[in-house]
Amino acid sequence: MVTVEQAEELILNNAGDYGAEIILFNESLGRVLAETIKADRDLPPFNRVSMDGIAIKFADFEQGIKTFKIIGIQAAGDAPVNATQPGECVEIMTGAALPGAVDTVIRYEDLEISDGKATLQIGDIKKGQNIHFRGADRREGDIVLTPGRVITPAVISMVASVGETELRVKRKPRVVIVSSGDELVDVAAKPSPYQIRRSNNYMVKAVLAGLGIDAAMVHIPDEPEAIKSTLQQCLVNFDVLLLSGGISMGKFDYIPQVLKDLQFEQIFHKVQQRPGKPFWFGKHENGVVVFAFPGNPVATFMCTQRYFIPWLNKTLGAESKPAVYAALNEDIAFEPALQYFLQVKLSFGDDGRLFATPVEGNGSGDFANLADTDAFMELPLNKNEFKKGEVYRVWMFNQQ
Ligand SMILES: Nc1nc2c(c(=O)[nH]1)N[C@H]1C(S)=C(S)[C@@H](COP(=O)(O)OP(=O)(O)OC[C@H]3O[C@@H](n4cnc5c(N)ncnc54)[C@H](O)[C@@H]3O)O[C@H]1N2
Ligand code: MOO
Repeated sequence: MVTVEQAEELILNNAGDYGAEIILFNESLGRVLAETIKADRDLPPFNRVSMDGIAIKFADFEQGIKTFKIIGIQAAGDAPVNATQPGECVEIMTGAALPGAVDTVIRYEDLEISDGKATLQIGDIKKGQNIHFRGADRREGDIVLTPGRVITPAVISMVASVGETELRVKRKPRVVIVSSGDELVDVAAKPSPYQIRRSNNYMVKAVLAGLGIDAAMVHIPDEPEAIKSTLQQCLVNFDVLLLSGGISMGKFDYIPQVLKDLQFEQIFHKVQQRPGKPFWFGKHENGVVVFAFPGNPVATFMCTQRYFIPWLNKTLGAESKPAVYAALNEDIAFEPALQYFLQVKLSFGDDGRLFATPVEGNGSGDFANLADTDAFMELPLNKNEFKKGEVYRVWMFNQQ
């Protein structure tokens, strides 16, 4: 049996690399950038007017001129309308390129305009005000995005503004979610009194959908030959197998043996944790990675969050996000020598601190409790008593 830290390290050491592909920039949300993007021109590319009003020469103002003759009007996108003579101004709109002769912009709110003249209503004017200067944000040739950036709406806007219509992004692994167990029926079916509906696989599929992965799903009966032939097929068609169930001590828990028969290398079986102790992880010589999660719904879910998502982030080379910590809101005792992943509800205190209130359900079969919680709090292995106010790492979910 390995510890949580050892399991994490072994999993991350087996991160994959599925190469890169070129896609349309506006279909890249959530993907991981696999190239460097540079500014193709200065940002902004010209001295950009940032308020609607008039543009003047500051020297005129310094010489006491308060009323300016409007010699033209310039919209955003227009070629500059120059006001070269003393006392002249140009009416100018936000987004316009400031003409060369003028250097200061006064807002309409600070003017009175009549008979083709604009008169200042304020006395406090600074040279260069209301102008977003060329190159103030980035210079032509500057690196604006580096590989590993997760593509967010703001990144898409950056990419659009530098004229990149296509992006090179990391290719995602092909994932199949495999559920097993003869007690499990389809969602639409009517279960017998001793059966239940399949739900873990839909839960994992939803987690993956949130990560931009459209996983396939298969269900296998508790029958070694059927398990073997299905997994053999999966081995050909997928990069990652996410299994749920059939890996513990039960008479019908055939999966570890079948994986062995199919020449998968067992990297570990069993982690010193609750939930999720029977977790099996391994790899085939052809590179296919298997996460065989314990079937209890909370165990499958916790292992997906705690192990699969970090594996995926490392595989895609995604920049790491800061870990989140919260303060326990109640005392908790946990006796077994296992690392406990406590289900908690998160809230913010008046001072902005994050608090975690335990919502202990009926163990790892209680998926109803999961819907009412926000995170797993990872309590350290070397303690049994956890006091209100102590701060521990949380793994958040249910954030949408
Ligand atoms: N003698 C022992 N028994 C068990 C141990 C142990 O150490 N010694 N570990 C327990 C723990 S902890 C867990 S977790 C489970 C894991 O067992 P399996 O991975 O073999 O899972 P199953 O037995 O197939 O299923 C467990 C439970 O979850 C339900 N399940 C499974 N798949 C789904 C699904 N897709 N959707 C909804 N529910 C699912 C299944 O019906 C069972 O109720 O073993 C303990 N036993
Ligand atoms: O892993 Mo089991 O989830 O402790 O029930």
